[in-house]
Amino acid sequence: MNTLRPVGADARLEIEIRRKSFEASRGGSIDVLHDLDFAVEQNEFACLVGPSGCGKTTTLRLLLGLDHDFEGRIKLPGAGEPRIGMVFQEPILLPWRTVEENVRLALPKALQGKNLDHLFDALGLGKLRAFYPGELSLGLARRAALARALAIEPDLLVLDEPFVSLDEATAQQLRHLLLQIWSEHPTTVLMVTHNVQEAIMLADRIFVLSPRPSHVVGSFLIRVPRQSRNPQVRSDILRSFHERFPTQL
Ligand SMILES: Nc1ncnc2c1ncn2[C@@H]1O[C@H](COP(=O)(O)OP(=O)(O)OP(=O)(O)O)[C@@H](O)[C@H]1O
Repeated sequence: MNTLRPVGADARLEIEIRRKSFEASRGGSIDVLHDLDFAVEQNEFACLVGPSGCGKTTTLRLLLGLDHDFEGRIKLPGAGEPRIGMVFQEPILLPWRTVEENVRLALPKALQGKNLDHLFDALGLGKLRAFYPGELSLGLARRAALARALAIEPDLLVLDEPFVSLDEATAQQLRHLLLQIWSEHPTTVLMVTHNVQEAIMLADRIFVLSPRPSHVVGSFLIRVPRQSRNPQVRSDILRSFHERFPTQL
């Protein structure tokens, strides 16, 4: 039995997964998540890190309602029908629609006709609104996917490795763009990443997961304001992260 229910507008995201398993191809079942509990405060930027295959994407799929087969409870932020923006590793844009059409198709009724100039400009997509996804590099397609996720003014932004397999300069540029837009319009963010340095640049809090069956080993709060996280400060934070979680990743 599971429940997936939205609560009041100022609520936080609460994940309490008692058990999630998959049927193994050779019979029996594989326990992936076991007593996985954490909460993300309203407008907090949280990252989820953990060993490969521990169940990070599975956790996101459960909270997005893409998989209902689990024991536990997930409380989403936002009132009524919460708006959830999501960006996956694959940008998943409709190839026969322009960038702007892809973004507009995602808009809820209340935001139809919204002026998107500022968002497109902020993401460097101003001149590419009429382009088709096939005409974009991976970096630009990721920008379009971010635009689509942010345009809906989400109560919750869910990101699954959105900067993976980009060259470092492009990834860094996108991280800065995301932070800039998020600081103008803060929302609750849960992002999966393999990259602890990326998490240290972006997050208020990092949740560290154990190997399968996965639970939260600990949460790492970063109190230093983002604008003060220069390379030296980030490397100090990274050192204390590794001191606290020496074997997890
Ligand atoms: N539909 C499925 N059927 C069976 N097993 C699955 C299914 N989806 C995921 N798994 C298994 O569940 C485990 C967790 O997968 P998941 O993709 O959530 O891990 P992850 O932490 O996101 O991995 P990575 O860091 O490598 O992206 C893996 O062992 C995976 O093989």
